[in-house]
Amino acid sequence: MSNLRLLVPDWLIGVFISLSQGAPKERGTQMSMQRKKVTTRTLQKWKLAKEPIAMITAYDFPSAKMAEQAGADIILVGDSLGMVVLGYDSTIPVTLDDMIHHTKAVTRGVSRAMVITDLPFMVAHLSKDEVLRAGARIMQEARAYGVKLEGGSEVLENVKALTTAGIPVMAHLGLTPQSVNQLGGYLIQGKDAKSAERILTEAKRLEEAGAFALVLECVPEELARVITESLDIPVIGIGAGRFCDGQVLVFHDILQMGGERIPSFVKTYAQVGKTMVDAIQAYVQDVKQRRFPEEKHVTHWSETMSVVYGVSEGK
Ligand SMILES: Nc1nc(=O)c2c([nH]1)NC[C@@H]1CN(c3ccc(C(=O)N[C@@H](CCC(=O)O)C(=O)O)cc3)CN21
Ligand SMILES: CC(C)C(=O)C(=O)O
Ligand SMILES: [Mg+2]
Repeated sequence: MSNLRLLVPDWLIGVFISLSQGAPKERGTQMSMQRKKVTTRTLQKWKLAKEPIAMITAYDFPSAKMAEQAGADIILVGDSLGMVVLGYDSTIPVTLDDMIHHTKAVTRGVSRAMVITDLPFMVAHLSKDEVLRAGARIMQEARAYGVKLEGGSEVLENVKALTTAGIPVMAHLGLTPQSVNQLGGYLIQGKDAKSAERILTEAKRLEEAGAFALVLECVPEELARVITESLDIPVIGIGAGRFCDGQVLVFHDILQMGGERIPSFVKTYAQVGKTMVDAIQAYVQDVKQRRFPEEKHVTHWSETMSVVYGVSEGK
C-alpha cells in the first residue's frame, strides 16, 4: 500500500474509485437517494418541489419491513392498531404502552422511512410534563422519529412544548377518531363554512406552533386544497381528496387484510386477507387428510437407532 501511494497520486486513486462506482450523478439519484433517511427537511423540500409524499401505517416488524421495501416515505404507527390488530371497536382503549410496544417492533424493521407514532387517547391533553414524558418515551424507548397528535387549539400549548423540546410533531385535523364519541361517529368534517373556517385557522395555528406536517382526515377536497395551499408544511390527506402534498392509508385497508368495514376513501390493491385464509385452509385440510407432512418435511433416525428400537425408517 505504501509503495502504491508513492507511485500513484491521490487524485488518480480518486478517479479509479469514481469509475468503479459509476458516475456521481447516477449514484446521487439512484442508490444514495433511496437509502437517505427521510427527515423533516426532506419533506419540506418535497412540498416545495410538489413531489408527493407516500405514507402508510405499520404495526409490527414484518409490516414495517414491507412498507420500507415498497418505498413508503413515512411509516405511521397509528393508534388505528387498536382496531386493526388489537380488535377494539375504536382507538380509545389504546394505551401509551401499546403504542411503544408496537413502535419498537416497527423501528427494528425500518432504516430509510420516517417512523411517526400516534399519541393515544388523552395523552395530548395532559399536562405539559406528561405529554413531554410520553414523547420522550416514544423517541428514546421506541426510537420513533416523532409523534402525531389529534386536535387544534386544545393541544396548541403542548405542540409548542414538544417541538421546543426537540420532539417533532405531526398534527391531525378534520375527522379525529379519538373524539368519535364526542363527534357521534366517523363523519366527514368541514362541510359547512363555519367548520371549514375553523379547521383552516387551526391548521395555521398548528403550523405556527411548530408542527412539521399535518394529517387532514375526511374533509371535502376543496377545503383540503385551500389548507394545502395556505400552509408551508406538508399536508397529508386521508379521505381528503387529490390536492394534498401526500396521502396516508391504513396497511390492512389497502391489502384488504381482515378488515370488515373499509372506509369509502380507501383504494384496495390486493385481497391479501382472502389469500391468507385460503392458504391456512389448505394447511388445515392437508393435516386432516394426512397430506402434510410429506417425506421431504421429515427427519429420520439413523439406521442404528431404528434397528435398536425396532422401527423401520420412514414408516
Ligand atoms: N381500518 C381502519 N382504517 C382507517 O382509515 C381508520 C381506522 N381503521 N381506525 C381509525 C380511524 C377511523 N377512521 C374512519 C373510520 C370510518 C370512516 C367512515 O366510515 N367514513 C364514512 C363517511 C361518513 C360520512 O358520511 O360522513 C365513509 O363512507 O368513508 C372514516 C374514517 C379512519 N381510521
Ligand atoms: C389513519 C391515520 C391517519 C391514523 O391516525 C391512524 O392510523 O391511527
Ligand atoms: Mg390515529
